[in-house]
Amino acid sequence: MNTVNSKDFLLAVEGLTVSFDGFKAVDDLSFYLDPREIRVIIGPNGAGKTTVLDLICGKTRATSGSIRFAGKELTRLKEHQIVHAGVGRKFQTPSVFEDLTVFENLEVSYPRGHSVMGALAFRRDAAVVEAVESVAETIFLKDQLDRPAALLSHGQKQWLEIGMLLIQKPDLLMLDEPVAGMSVTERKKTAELLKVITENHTVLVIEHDMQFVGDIADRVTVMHQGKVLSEGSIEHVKSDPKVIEVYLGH
Ligand SMILES: Nc1ncnc2c1ncn2[C@@H]1O[C@H](COP(=O)(O)OP(=O)(O)OP(=O)(O)O)[C@@H](O)[C@H]1O
Repeated sequence: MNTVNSKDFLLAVEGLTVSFDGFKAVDDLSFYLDPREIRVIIGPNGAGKTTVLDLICGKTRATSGSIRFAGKELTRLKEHQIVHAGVGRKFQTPSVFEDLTVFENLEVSYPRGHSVMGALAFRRDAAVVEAVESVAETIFLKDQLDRPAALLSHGQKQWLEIGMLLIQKPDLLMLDEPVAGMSVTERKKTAELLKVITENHTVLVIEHDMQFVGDIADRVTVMHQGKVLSEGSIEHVKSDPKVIEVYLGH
């Protein structure tokens, strides 16, 4: 993995465009992430937020533009190569393995090489147990390790899925509406969790809950019709008349 100079951006998105049958869901978009910042993308429904995450993780191919991550051009890579380069993505709906315990969910996510031999040779060794326990503590599930995931609350499942990403040690974590459906207490704990995560990772979040955005964001990028409408601190974007007109005023 490339080392990032502290002056460099971890992620540089430039002129990114994707057309679906002539409709530009993302239109000449540029934004830059510093290492270990939490950036939140907000904007009205259909603004192109989820499509941006799809483009970064390789699920959707860009029509034009560039996505440079830690020195690599991601637009040319396949999804698994992007994961390997250090980009982790969590979708909106939790996709944990319901029949497995919390421990087992984290264990199966532990990176152990990509070869079949690597997978077969896998044993539950001390390094895995240590990694699972450390991540479980971070995601508030240390005392739930033996519970089947099916018995967790919705919020705990969301944390477990974040843990399943963390155990792979990505440099960039992308989270799509991580607090949707969570209680107020769970939202507060998720904000704490994200602050801890950014001690070692950069985080890109899509979120609608402005209270939560204010709690976590270093900077906010507001999207509208596939473009950046406004960008800056939460105070800056909240008082921007353009943002009030198309998003916050509704
Ligand atoms: N694969 C696709 N094919 C055609 N159109 C698409 C595709 N993916 C997204 N779109 C369109 O692109 C636009 C942007 O969608 P996107 O889901 O990125 O918006 P969003 O900002 O995430 O919205 P929301 O807040 O509702 O999730 C929408 O009009 C959507 O219908």
